Amino acid sequence: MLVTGEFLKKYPEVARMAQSKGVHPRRVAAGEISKIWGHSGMAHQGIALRVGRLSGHDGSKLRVEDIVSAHLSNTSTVVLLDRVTDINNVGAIVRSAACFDVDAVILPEHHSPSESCVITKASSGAADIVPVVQVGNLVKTMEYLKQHGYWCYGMDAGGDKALHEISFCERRAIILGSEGKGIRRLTREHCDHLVKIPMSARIDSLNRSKRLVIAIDGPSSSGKGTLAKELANVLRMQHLDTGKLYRVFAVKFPHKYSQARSHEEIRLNTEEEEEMLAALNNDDPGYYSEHVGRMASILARNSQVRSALLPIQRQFVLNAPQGAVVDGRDIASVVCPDADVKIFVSAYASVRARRRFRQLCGSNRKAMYKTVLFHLLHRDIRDTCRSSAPLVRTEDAIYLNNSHMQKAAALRELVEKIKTFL
Ligand SMILES: Nc1ncnc2c1ncn2[C@@H]1O[C@H](COP(=O)(O)OP(=O)(O)O)[C@@H](O)[C@H]1O
Ligand SMILES: Nc1ccn([C@H]2C[C@H](O)[C@@H](COP(=O)(O)OP(=O)(O)O)O2)c(=O)n1
Repeated sequence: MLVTGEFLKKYPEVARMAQSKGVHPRRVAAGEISKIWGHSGMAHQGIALRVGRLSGHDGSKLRVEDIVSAHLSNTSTVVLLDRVTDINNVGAIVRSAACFDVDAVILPEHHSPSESCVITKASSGAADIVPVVQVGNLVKTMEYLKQHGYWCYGMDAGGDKALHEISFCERRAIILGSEGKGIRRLTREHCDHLVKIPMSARIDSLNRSKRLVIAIDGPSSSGKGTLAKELANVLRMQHLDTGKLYRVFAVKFPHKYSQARSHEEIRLNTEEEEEMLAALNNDDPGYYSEHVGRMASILARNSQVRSALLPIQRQFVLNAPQGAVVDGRDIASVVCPDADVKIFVSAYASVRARRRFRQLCGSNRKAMYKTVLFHLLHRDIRDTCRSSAPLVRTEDAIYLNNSHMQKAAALRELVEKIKTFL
C-alpha cells in the first residue's frame, strides 16, 4: 500500500486498519502514485493498493456461466455494455448497478476499458460489490443468457417503447450502447425489445428561449411525422400533423367534397373545425389505414379542400404559445412560408415502402410489400404532380435523406441543425 502524507493526515484510521491486516503502508509523494497508476485522465486520492486479480469463487476469472448458475432459480438483472469506451461512464454504470442490485456488469474484452484496477477505481469500489465480467463475444453472451431465461432489453433512443411503458421480465439483460453511436446493429438485432428513455433531458441543453415555427415536408413514410413528433417533444412545442387533418377530413366530411360544385367554396363551421381539431388527438387506427391515406391524397388534390383546411392549420400555429412543428406536404411553401426552420425529409421509395409495410404488419393489418410499394409510388405522383400546392422542396429547406439512418440518428442530426436557429 502506497499513501501520501496528506492522505495519512486526513484518514489515519485507514493506515491502522491496513496494519491490523498485515499490510504496511509506505509513505510516498503523490507523483509516485501517479507514475504507477499511469492513467492521466483519472486523478488518484493519495492511496494505492496492489491486489490480486478480481476473481470468481474458485479463484479463476469470473465467467457469465458463474453468474447465471448463481441465479438459476430467481429474479436476475445483468447489464451488458456494448463498446462503452469511456472509463468514467463504465465506472458510473457499475456504481449505479451496485445501487440497483444488479447481479453483474458484462463487457466485451475488446473495445472496453480492460484493466480491472481502472474499472474498480472509476466505479469508486462498486466493482467489488457488482461482479464485472469480460466476455469474448457480446452477441454469443446474449444468446447464452436467452437460453437461460433472460430477456434482452436494448436501451436505444430509437426504441419503440418508452421505459415507463415496459414491464420487465424477471430475468433481464439490459444492454447499453456506446457514447454517441449507441448499440451496434448486430447487438440490436439480438435484443428482444428496444427501449427508449423519453428525451426531456435534451430540452435544457437546447436552452430554447425563442418562439419557433418549424415546417417539415416530405413524401409518404419518409419519417417526417416521427421526426416532427420527437422534435416537438424535445423542444416542448405543439405538433401539427397536417396529413392527419386531411385524413380526418376524408373520414368525416367526404360529402362536403363530393357535393361541392367546381369553384364553390367548401365551408366548415366552427363546430366542424373543432371536431377536426379534436380528432387530431384521436388515435383510432382507422385514420391510418391505407384506404384513408389514399382517400386523403385524392381529396388533397382539390384546391377547394385545401382552402378549407388552410385557415385551421394557420390558426393552430398562431395559437401555439411556444411555436409549433408542422409536418405535411405544403408546409414550407403554403401553410407557413415564413417558418423559422424549413426541413425536407426524404428516403428512397423502397425504404419508405419497407417502413410502411412493417408499420402495417406491426398493427396486424394484411399487407404485401409489392402492393404497398405500388400504392406509395402512386401517392408520390399524386402528391407531387397535382396543380394545387404540390409537394415541393423549397430552396431554403434543410434536406435530410434518412434512408440509411436510424430514427434517433436522424433526430440527432436535425436537432444539431436546429440549434443554429435558436
Ligand atoms: N429513420 C427511420 N428508420 C426506420 N424506420 C423509420 C424511420 N423513420 C420513421 N420510421 C418508421 O417508418 C414509418 C413511417 O414513418 P412516419 O413518421 O409515420 O412517416 P411519414 O409521417 O413521413 O408518413 C413508421 O413506422 C416509423 O416508425
Ligand atoms: N400538408 C398536407 C398533408 C397531407 N396531404 C395529403 C397528401 C397525403 O398523401 C395525404 C395523407 O397524408 P399523411 O401525411 O397522413 O400521409 P403519410 O403518413 O405520409 O402516408 O394527405 C397534403 O396534401 N398536404
